[in-house]
Amino acid sequence: MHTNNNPASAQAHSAIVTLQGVSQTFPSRAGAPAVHAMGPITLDLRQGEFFSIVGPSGCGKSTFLEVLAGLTTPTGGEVLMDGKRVQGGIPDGVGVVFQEDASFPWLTVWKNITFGLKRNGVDQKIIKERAERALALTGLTAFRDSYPAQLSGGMRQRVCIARTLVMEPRLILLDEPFAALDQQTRLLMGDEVLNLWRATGATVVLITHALDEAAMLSDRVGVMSARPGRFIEIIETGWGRDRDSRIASSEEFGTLTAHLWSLLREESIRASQYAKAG
Ligand SMILES: Nc1ncnc2c1ncn2[C@@H]1O[C@H](COP(=O)(O)OP(=O)(O)OP(=O)(O)O)[C@@H](O)[C@H]1O
Repeated sequence: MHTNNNPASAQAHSAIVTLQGVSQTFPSRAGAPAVHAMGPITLDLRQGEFFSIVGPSGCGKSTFLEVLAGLTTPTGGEVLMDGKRVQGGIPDGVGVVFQEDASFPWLTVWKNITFGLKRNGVDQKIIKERAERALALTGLTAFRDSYPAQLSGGMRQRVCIARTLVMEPRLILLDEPFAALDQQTRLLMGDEVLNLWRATGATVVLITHALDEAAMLSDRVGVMSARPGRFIEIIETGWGRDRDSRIASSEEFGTLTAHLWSLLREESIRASQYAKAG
């Protein structure tokens, strides 16, 4: 475990995304004061890394992801992907999976997965190849003709992941995708996400409330402060690429999760004091 309080010092690695002084303030509404939700944040996301974000409730994690995805234009600073400014919508090469099950209930698994490619006019042969691969990677091959209502919550989340994978993103943004799942399913899904990460070579950014999930999955864990969210520490886990959920029984894992909790505990207390103060 290695901590780094200066995120900008990660320059030896090539960056897929660079955030320069990015912050977000939501304007006041109906007499309420403006909300400084996040930042300023300066950070390089490295090509091919698995980066998780933990932080107290309401600290600006989802806002961070929305800004990264180009869904919200930051009120300060800028986000660059491959050196180009991200704004006005999800850039090519970026896939987003949200917490809610966003599968289309009226479409089969196959049609859910191929929907985006068809809409983009991708060649039938390529659609078939990519969808078959995404089905295999997410373990859904036998369920291609099922409707979401016939699947468990974990499988429906896999449909959403498969739907993102067929677009062949280089950057995958996951906003608490396993929050609604039970603990065992979450651990298994964690292993699956690691497999996907290895198989695709994509850069993954994951928001999670579960410290064990962040500790197990990540190359780096960014710990956010109470609102306005900034990274108070970025921790290199030092796990190899071949890691899986069995790492959770190691001593280093215990040390890492304890460290994460010691950082988060104080921030969570501060966040709950803000909440009480309104
Ligand atoms: N569109 C908006 N307008 C006004 N305030 C907003 C808006 N979106 C978010 N906020 C506020 O910004 C702050 C950060 O919200 P955000 O959802 O990013 O936090 P979070 O860390 O993802 O929260 P949680 O852990 O509870 O999911 C919160 O105080 C929230 O109420």
